[in-house]
Amino acid sequence: MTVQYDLIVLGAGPVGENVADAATAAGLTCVVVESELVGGDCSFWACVPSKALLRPPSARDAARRVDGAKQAVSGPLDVAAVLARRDSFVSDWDDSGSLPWLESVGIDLVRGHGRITGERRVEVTTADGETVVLEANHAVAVCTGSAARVPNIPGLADAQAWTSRDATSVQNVPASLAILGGGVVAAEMATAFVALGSAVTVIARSGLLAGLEDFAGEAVGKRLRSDGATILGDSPVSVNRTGSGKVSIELDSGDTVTAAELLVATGRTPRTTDIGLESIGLTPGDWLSVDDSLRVDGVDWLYAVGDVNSRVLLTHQGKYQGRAAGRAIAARVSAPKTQAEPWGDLAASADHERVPFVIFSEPQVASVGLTAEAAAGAGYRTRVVDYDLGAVSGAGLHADGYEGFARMVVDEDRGVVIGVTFVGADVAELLHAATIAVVGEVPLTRLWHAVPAFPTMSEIWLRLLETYRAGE
Ligand SMILES: Cc1cc2nc3c(=O)[nH]c(=O)nc-3n(C[C@H](O)[C@H](O)[C@H](O)COP(=O)(O)OP(=O)(O)OC[C@H]3O[C@@H](n4cnc5c(N)ncnc54)[C@H](O)[C@@H]3O)c2cc1C
Ligand SMILES: NC(=O)c1ccc[n+]([C@@H]2O[C@H](COP(=O)([O-])OP(=O)(O)OC[C@H]3O[C@@H](n4cnc5c(N)ncnc54)[C@H](O)[C@@H]3O)[C@@H](O)[C@H]2O)c1
Repeated sequence: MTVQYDLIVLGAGPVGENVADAATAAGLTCVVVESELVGGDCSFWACVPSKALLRPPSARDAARRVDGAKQAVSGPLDVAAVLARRDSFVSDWDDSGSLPWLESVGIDLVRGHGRITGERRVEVTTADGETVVLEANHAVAVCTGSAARVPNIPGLADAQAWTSRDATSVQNVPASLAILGGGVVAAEMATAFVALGSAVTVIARSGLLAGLEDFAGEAVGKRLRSDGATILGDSPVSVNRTGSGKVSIELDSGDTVTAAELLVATGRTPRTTDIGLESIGLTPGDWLSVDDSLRVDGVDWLYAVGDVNSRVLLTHQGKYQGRAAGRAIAARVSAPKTQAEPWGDLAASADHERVPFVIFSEPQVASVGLTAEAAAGAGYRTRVVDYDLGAVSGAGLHADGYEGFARMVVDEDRGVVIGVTFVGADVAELLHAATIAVVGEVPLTRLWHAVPAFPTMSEIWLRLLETYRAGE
């Protein structure tokens, strides 16, 4: 039997849920197909459990930075309680809590592995081996996300190395952990496992957090080292799980790192290898290339939203794409030639140069838009304004001896901010003001009148603007 819907969504991660929600709200009938847990990687193996692991040490550190409070938190972390709290945030890897919402908004769910078998057709293989055939009246949205990319290093495939899934779902904290990679997962998981008591070695051939402002990786590296982690700039040559059960990683320097576990944090690969792309002339295993309405290039009924299109590998940005895609699909039901105008409801325009993100390391890194280097590389005529975040009264009150840094990148031709990076304890909540300034293209002359309350860390804005004006 073939079941018909206006829209079929492959993958019920945060992004698939948002595509379906937006399309359903616009009057379409919609089904989501999910092979694992409704809520996706983000809810069960990525954002949520990683932040659940990072929050207890962060809360402890916040108290320890304030005299009078620090005396109250002198003991070690209760690791079992940290893991139990993480377990509660992932509902012990049970997605039944997500189902009432789907039902309440009228989205059907088919559990199983979905594959495209032709134009607007999807076949789902259920856990008991049955096949459900779905046909879309209008569109199919691929929201299958990404998986950890394991590089081709001799011995690595047989070394039972961890990916981020193993790290975020850890039940027994290893005595030692080697981490391959120096990106976001490496920075966050190094922070978490140092706090949980592992001896951590980060093997970061390009340094920590390359591609961000240099002071971000420097500050995170400084803190990790002071907490006992080792950070190496070498490349791995081979990996071997030894007879003792430990993993040894031979480096190009000739040194060898040995640890109880190895976490591979070397980027992501699209989950498109087994979704039937070959049936419609596309290549399995490729990222899906899309326009700003998230429609796949050259296939007018196919959309690819979230990680799988590689535009931005972040939940909030994927959900934003999902809202645009769901609306675009619905709009094209009655008007197939509908264009997605830049900054309109149907386009994910902010994906270009306006993306905010937070790295929940210690210290935190919060950033939006372009770095100074990227802005110059993109041809902007820029002025870079730096300020010591620790010199702001609100920061001093927030924590004794607060150390932090802020950078604002200004497009001199338009007089607007195009990039902001904050590094310091608890800077995450400073970020949205920066995002509004960057996305809203608020002129610096008007931003001057956005008065930050005293004594908050947001006074960093006043200091950045004063510094900018002093250089005029
Ligand atoms: C360790 C880690 C921490 C992270 N932390 C953050 C963070 O703090 N903030 C942030 O913004 N981003 C974070 N990210 C990134 C974030 O997890 C992703 O950007 C987000 O999960 C992408 O959502 P998605 O819906 O595209 O994919 P996913 O969340 O991966 O969901 C895809 C869904 O599709 C399903 N699926 C796949 N193939 C099929 C198929 N053939 N049939 C049926 N179902 C299928 C999968 O089972 C899955 O449920 C983190 C990533 C990692 C690895
Ligand atoms: N807080 C957050 O928002 C958050 C947290 C975690 C992950 N994420 C998302 O997940 C994505 C994936 O994170 P990630 O850290 O896996 O990727 P990444 O792209 O941030 O970093 C990959 C790292 O692996 C290194 N690398 C790649 N190949 C290698 C090899 N063969 N040998 C040695 N090193 C190698 C790179 O030099 C780099 O340091 C990020 O792009 C980010 O968008 C977001």
